[in-house]
Parts: sequence; C-alpha cells; structure tokens
Amino acid sequence: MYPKIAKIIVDVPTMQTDKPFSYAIPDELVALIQIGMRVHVPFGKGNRLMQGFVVGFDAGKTDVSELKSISEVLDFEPVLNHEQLKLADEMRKTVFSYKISILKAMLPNLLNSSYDKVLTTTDVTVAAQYFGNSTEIHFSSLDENEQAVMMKLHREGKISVKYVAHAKESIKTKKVVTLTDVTALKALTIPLRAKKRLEMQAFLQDCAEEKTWDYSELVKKFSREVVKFFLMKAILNLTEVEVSRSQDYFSNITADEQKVLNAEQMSAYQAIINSAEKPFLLEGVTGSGKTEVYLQVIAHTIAQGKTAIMLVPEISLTPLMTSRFIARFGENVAIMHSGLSDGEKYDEWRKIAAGKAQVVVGARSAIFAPLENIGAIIIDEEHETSYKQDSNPRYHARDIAIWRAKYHGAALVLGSATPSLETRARAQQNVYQLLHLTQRANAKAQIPQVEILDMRQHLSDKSASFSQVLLDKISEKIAKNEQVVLMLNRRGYSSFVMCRDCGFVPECPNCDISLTLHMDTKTLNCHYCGHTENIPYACPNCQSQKIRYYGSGTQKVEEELSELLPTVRILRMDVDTTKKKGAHGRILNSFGAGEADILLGTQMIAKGLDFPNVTLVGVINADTALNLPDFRSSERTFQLLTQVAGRAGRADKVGEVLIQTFNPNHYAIKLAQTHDYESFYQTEMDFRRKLGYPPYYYTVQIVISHKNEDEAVKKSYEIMTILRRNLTEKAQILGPIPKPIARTHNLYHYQLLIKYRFEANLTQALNAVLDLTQVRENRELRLAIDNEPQNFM
Ligand SMILES: Nc1ncnc2c1ncn2[C@@H]1O[C@H](COP(=O)(O)OP(=O)(O)OP(=O)(O)O)[C@@H](O)[C@H]1O
Ligand SMILES: [Zn+2]
Ligand SMILES: [Zn+2]
Repeated sequence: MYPKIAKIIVDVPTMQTDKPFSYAIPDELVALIQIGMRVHVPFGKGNRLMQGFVVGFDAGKTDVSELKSISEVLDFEPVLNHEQLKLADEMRKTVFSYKISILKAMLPNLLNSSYDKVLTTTDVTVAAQYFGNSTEIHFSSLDENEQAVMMKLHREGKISVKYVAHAKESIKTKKVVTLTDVTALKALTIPLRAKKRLEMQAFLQDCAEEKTWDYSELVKKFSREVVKFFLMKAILNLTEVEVSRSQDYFSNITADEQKVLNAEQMSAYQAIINSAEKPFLLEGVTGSGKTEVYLQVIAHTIAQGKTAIMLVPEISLTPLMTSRFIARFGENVAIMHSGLSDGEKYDEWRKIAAGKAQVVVGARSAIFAPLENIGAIIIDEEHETSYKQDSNPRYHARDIAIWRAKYHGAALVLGSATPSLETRARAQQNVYQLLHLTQRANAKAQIPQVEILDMRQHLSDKSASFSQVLLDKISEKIAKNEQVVLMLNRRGYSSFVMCRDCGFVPECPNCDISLTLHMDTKTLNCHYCGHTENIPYACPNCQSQKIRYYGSGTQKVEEELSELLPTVRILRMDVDTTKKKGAHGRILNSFGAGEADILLGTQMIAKGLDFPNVTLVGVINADTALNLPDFRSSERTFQLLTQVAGRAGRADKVGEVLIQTFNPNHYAIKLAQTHDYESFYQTEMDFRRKLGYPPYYYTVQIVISHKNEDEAVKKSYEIMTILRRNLTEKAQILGPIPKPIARTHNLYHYQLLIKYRFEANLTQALNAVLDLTQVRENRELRLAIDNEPQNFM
C-alpha cells in the first residue's frame, strides 16, 4: 500500500511556509514519488504552481478529499538524500533561515531554476511504442499519464534522462572518432601523392581497434578532408559524447607519486587514520607539508572504499591547487567552485551523485556534496572567513563538516598555520585533538626572516607606497633573477582615517576599536556601541595636519611601481584582473613560468602559492586590516601576515619578508614577525576575555533593513524589546547602531549584537524576531539573523 499524502516544503520563504504542507498524491504518481524529489504544487489562493521538496509521507491518513494534489514530479530520482534532509532539520535550529533556503543551498543552482528533461532510449520496443520517429522526447510535452509511464520505464532502466536548462546552460558534448575496422584500414591502398592520407593511415595503423580520438584534434593534425575520407570508408566512426565541462582541469596533468612523510607528518597521519572520535586540528607552519598529509589521508580513505571532501578557500582554489589533487587521484576528483558556470557545477554535482567521484575538492558549498560513505573531511585554512556564507542561509562550513563527519563516522581535519581562536581554544579544551607540524617539509627550506619597517621613519621621498628599503630589496632580488611577491592589503579601503606623521588612528573610547569613517555623515562612528565624533582636522596625538583617509588601489600602486622601477615586469592580481574566467590561473602560470619579476596583488596572493623562485615578499601596508572596526582585526592581520610571509623561501633559496607598517609595535605585527602563533593566541585570548568577545562569548548579529530610516530604528527597538523579554540579564545587547555601510540598495541597515554565554531561550527569542516579518505592517522590513557573524561590514 503506497502512501497517498506527501509532505512538501514549498519554495516560499516565509514563516507560515516553513513547515511541510500536505498534498494528495495522484494515483498515477503514487508508486513513483520518493522523498527528496522536487515537485510542482498549486499554492495559495491563486493556486500558483510552485516548486517544492517532498520531505515525507503521511502513511496513516488516507482521506485526501480536503487536499490539493501534486501537479507534477520534477525528478526521476531524489535530488536530496536522507542525510541531507536530516541535516536541513538540524541546520534550521542554528541557522536562522527558512527551511526552503537551506534545502536549496544544498543543490546546484541549475536544479533551483527552470529546466526540462530530455528522454532517450536504446530499447527498440520502447522506441517503437513511444518515440515514433523522434530520437528524444521532451518530458514537459507529455501529459500526466504519459509522464508516469516514462518514469516507470526509467525505473526499469529502459530510458535515460538528461536535464536541459531552459537557459543556455545545457549538457556539453564533443565529437569523437573511433577506429572501427582495422582490417579495412590495412587493406586500403592510397596513392603515394596523397601524403596526408598516407600519414593518417600510418598513424591509425599504430593504434588498436576501439581507440578513440577527439574529432577536432584529428582535424587539426590531418585536416577535415582527410578525416572525412576515412569516415566515408567506414574505417572511422563519428559520434557525439557528453563531456564534463571541468575536463580542462584534467588535461596536461602528470601523475604524481606520494612523498615519504617526515616524522611529524607521519605521526599526524597515523593519528588521523586511526581515530574518528574527535576532530583534529592540524596546526602546521607554512610549508610544513599539511597538504601532503591531506593527500595521504585521502588516499587511505579511498583505499578503504570510502570517499572524502577537501575544502579550500575560494581564492586558493586555483588550477595550481586542484592539480595537486588531480595528479594524485585522477578522474576520481570532482571540483566545485564558484568560477564554474551553473552548467559546470551541475556536471560536477551529477558526477558526485552518480558515485563517479571519490574525492570532492571545493569551496564552501562543496561541504554539501552528495557523497555517500564519507571517510574523511578536511578543511584547509580553517580560519578563513569565506567558510561562513554571508547571505541566507548563513551557515559555517565548519559546523556542517562537524555534523557530517559525525553522521558518517568520518575523520575531520581542520588545518591551518594560524588557526582561528575559536578552533584553537577548542583544541585547548580537548574538544579537538591538536596535531603539530613545526618544520618546513622541504629540509632545505627555512622559515623566512621577517623585517618590520616603521613607515613613519621610512617614507621615501619618491613614493607614497614604497620605502627606499623595500625598493632596494626588490632591485637586489631581481638582479639575481629571483622573484618578488608584493601584497597590498585592501581590506577596509578608505574606511578609516590615520595620521600620516605618527600613525595615529582614532579609536572608540568605550570599545578599543578603531572608528569607521562615514563619508555620508562626515563622522567617525563606532561599529559596536554607536559612539560618534567628528573627523579631526589635526592629529589629536601629534597635531600634524596630515590626517588622511587611508587606502590605495592596486592599479595606482602598479603605476607607481613601474615609474620607480621602469624595467621590471609586473603582473597584477586583484578583483579587476581576475574577473575573466581562468584569468586567475593564467596569471599564476605566467608568474610560475618566470614571465614576470613581481607579482603584485591583494590578499588573493597570500594563500597557497608555492613558487620556489620567490625569495622576497613585501607587504606594502600591513595596517589596513588592523584598523577595521571588527574585534577580529588583530587576528586577521596576524593570519594574513603569517600566510603571506610563508610564500617566501619555500625551496632551497633563502626567503626574506619586509612588512611596511605604521604600527610597528602592535602585537599582531610583532608576533607575525617571529611566526609566534602561540604567543599571539595567548595575547589575543586575554584581550577577548577582557572585552567579552568570542571564543569566551557567543555572538548573534541581527541586521534590520528598511527603506525608511525611522522605521528601521523603530523596528530595531521593537526587536530589542523582544530580546530583552526572552533573554536573561546576563545577555548583553549592543546597539542598535547603523551598519558601517549604512545604506545600500536604497535600504537603511541597523544592527544589534547579542553577546551571551548561555541563554536557554535564545532560539525561541530569535524565532520570535523572525516572526515579525510575517506581520502585514512589516512587509517592507528585511531581517538577517547571523549566528556567530564573521563580517561586520
Ligand atoms: N614529506 C615530504 N618530503 C618532501 N617534500 C615534501 C614533503 N611534504 C611536502 N613536501 C613539499 O614541501 C612543500 C610544502 O608542502 P605543502 O604545500 O604540502 O605545505 P603546506 O603546509 O600545505 O603549505 P602552506 O600552508 O604554506 O600552503 C611542497 O612543495 C611539497 O611538495
Ligand atoms: Zn599624528
Ligand atoms: Zn564603541
């Protein structure tokens, strides 16, 4: 007896629809509908057709007379599995976002947009009965009964399905040529003057039957005419096959042998493969061979017949990086990152869902990869903020990883040279097991010497961005044919003011945090408590008039640099030069090939680069991140400087690092100089404890947006009242204050920050806040609830 009622989450992100609705399953679909499939259902007064997910059945009830019916099934197989549905339930409790947004986040975009299914068959009887003269049928052209028939045939394996987006992204194919008749090939007599044909005949004769070539390659090699000649003789056969669009990643990569692990790597590796009881924190200095440990853990996992997820930050997901995995695991790797088109992402997703990939390498959303039987999940650079999604659903990939690792009994490895304070604190309390790599893996490579340049004394007469010391060093390296990486820190661009003479940056009297420049109001504001003051005309510290809005663009710096050093070859890498697809990889390849002396870039260049010829890393401005109105600004600065310093001297040449700063005595900079993570951790933990920030306190940010500023303020106070009513005295609620970027998209943004240690009613309180958007008078109100916010801009 099949259930007759399905529970469906409809694609309407509101509180009322945040629970499943019951729909009757029409008779012809009864045997076909499965949990995890998408359907179309009539919804609301107008019975508009909406997409929804089947999340369960109501097996007990059979009275369907009161219910609306499902109008169409969109999938032949479930697109969400049991684990994912369970995970979505779990996520709903901590990610204050509607269920439907969570479910959609788990799927490739293509499945959240409109597309059609194309059916084909190789079964002669089926073809004769249903296909008539056509080779394919569009599913949408069938009526309900015909659709049901097709679904049954598909289940019997008699029909195959391709998803085709109505958008231009459909499945990509290429023409291939197969050698089908070697005897005929040998028997062929070709006149001597037909040189190209003879050449191709010889070429083919060296190959076995069933051998396949790209049509375009053969054409390039011999010409269209010549290939056609062999096709006409039926010696070759031309067909069209589907290609994975990420195929480019796989070409031209030579296989790579695993390295012999050093003692530290080996003991980390052993610990990881022998227990999945608690997560591991692999804390290893830059170049210590963390990636080699990951590779071998994954190899071990595959050998056991299990699968693995490898997460890396979006910006380090370069061809250089992915090739390390492909070189080891070949076609077993699926790659997921935002540079792919929707079609390509969908290809990779299908490869994974079909069980054709054992290893998924990807950025944040790859944590949802529909792998079965996961044996290892690895998060490289676990401290990176890009692991937290900053739009709905605001999940942190680390939390999802913890949940999935537990579900599968898989090993979880969080790796970093500079772990986030949250993670390191957990390791301190034995919630995670701490593993250390203290040496560079390449025995000849030394951790580089770091020199700090006090820019208050070294501002060169020639340049606003470069000290003479840095310029001289650059020239010296280039003269030796070595390469230089220069980083321009663009975070917080122009968002604060600083005295050019003494480096003074105005701070909030209540919060120990630098004030944000608001050009619209011409004031300096505190991001946390709302304190405001006027922009000073003279430095309150040294009375100098040289108070400046701080920040400079990479392009400007590039121009400056090429004036100062006219003969050097500079490659620039920033958001502008990497907009085009593949540009990122081309720049890195070109630099790796020695086609430039200097790689000048933003934070993008700080991570993952492993170029043996780089012997100097220069940081043009260490301070910008330091002065952001964010309690994590010191942590970010320390992490960034340590990372970028780690790009120098990775092979046998000695590396040097020069950091230009106006705050040479700041602990984040001094401790980055000595690569002293341990002291940084201690210092920063003290600071966090005193000010009541994570990891000592938990935080939740609520952003209230409205096109009318008075309304935004009013609603903020209303929310504050709800929170106060539900939370204990111990919870601190900061704000409401305007966001640093107070108005975007014609909306005014205000924020509240809750700091707390233990609040039993927090979930209830936040759901009550979310409920506000359901009241009619609040239809223009936008709310974002961000659990453990990573970004305060
Ligand atoms: N056991 C080993 N023997 C020899 N070379 C090794 C070994 N392990 C790693 N290497 C090499 O040392 C270099 C640094 O290793 P890897 O990139 O894995 O370090 P990492 O800790 O991931 O680096 P980072 O975090 O700084 O990007 C690489 O060129 C790698 O091939
Ligand atoms: Zn000053
Ligand atoms: Zn303040």
